[in-house]
Amino acid sequence: MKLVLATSNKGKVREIKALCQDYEVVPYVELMEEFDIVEDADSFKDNALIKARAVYNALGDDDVIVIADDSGISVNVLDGEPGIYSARYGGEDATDKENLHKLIEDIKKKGVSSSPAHYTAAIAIVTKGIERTVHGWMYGTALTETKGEGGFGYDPMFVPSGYDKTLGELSDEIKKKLSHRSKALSLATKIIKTL
Ligand SMILES: O=c1[nH]c(=O)c2ncn([C@@H]3O[C@H](COP(=O)(O)OP(=O)(O)OP(=O)(O)O)[C@@H](O)[C@H]3O)c2[nH]1
Ligand SMILES: [Mg+2]
Repeated sequence: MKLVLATSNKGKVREIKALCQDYEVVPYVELMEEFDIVEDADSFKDNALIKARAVYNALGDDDVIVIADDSGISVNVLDGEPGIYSARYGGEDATDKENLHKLIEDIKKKGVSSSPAHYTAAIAIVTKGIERTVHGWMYGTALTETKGEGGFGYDPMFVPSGYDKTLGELSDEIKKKLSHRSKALSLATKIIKTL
């Protein structure tokens, strides 16, 4: 079965392909020109739905199944920031590196060298007459330094609970077992099987 992925984030595409090997996962940018989607809702869930609906409507093919991922990191010492604003924490067009360094500086400003934190992923599934959403979480610690080059985004500063290395240092296989995205996707595939 073909799943169209409503994302232009290459890190997500790589992870979702690895997590959904029973499906043909096609990023929508391989089917049409990339377009801007305004993610202006106030929750991961509603932003995921905005993205999945936008791509479903743009494709104009009733039978296609579109999935979208809206995700981010929430840091306790920052009262849950950046949360749904994780992709633009360092500014509207900030790179992953700029976002990560702003987060490190903001945690340092609180006078601590680390903080409990968690990632959230909301996955939306949209197809003919059906809209569903599921969530997954990964808890751990946000550091004020980076270690390793693996993963993407904030991974080099995030140590998952039960580990003493960052996701930048841990293998893709370990992230696959632990991640917010893998937990949400395992719920999503249960729903997709019933469609
Ligand atoms: O280190 C990370 N490991 C992860 O596993 C992860 N999951 C999400 N994020 C960060 O959260 C924001 C998502 O924002 P987001 O859902 O709007 O996605 P995006 O704008 O990059 O692409 P799109 O899917 O919207 O096209 C971005 O800053 C990501 O770096 C992660 N960072
Ligand atoms: Mg986005």
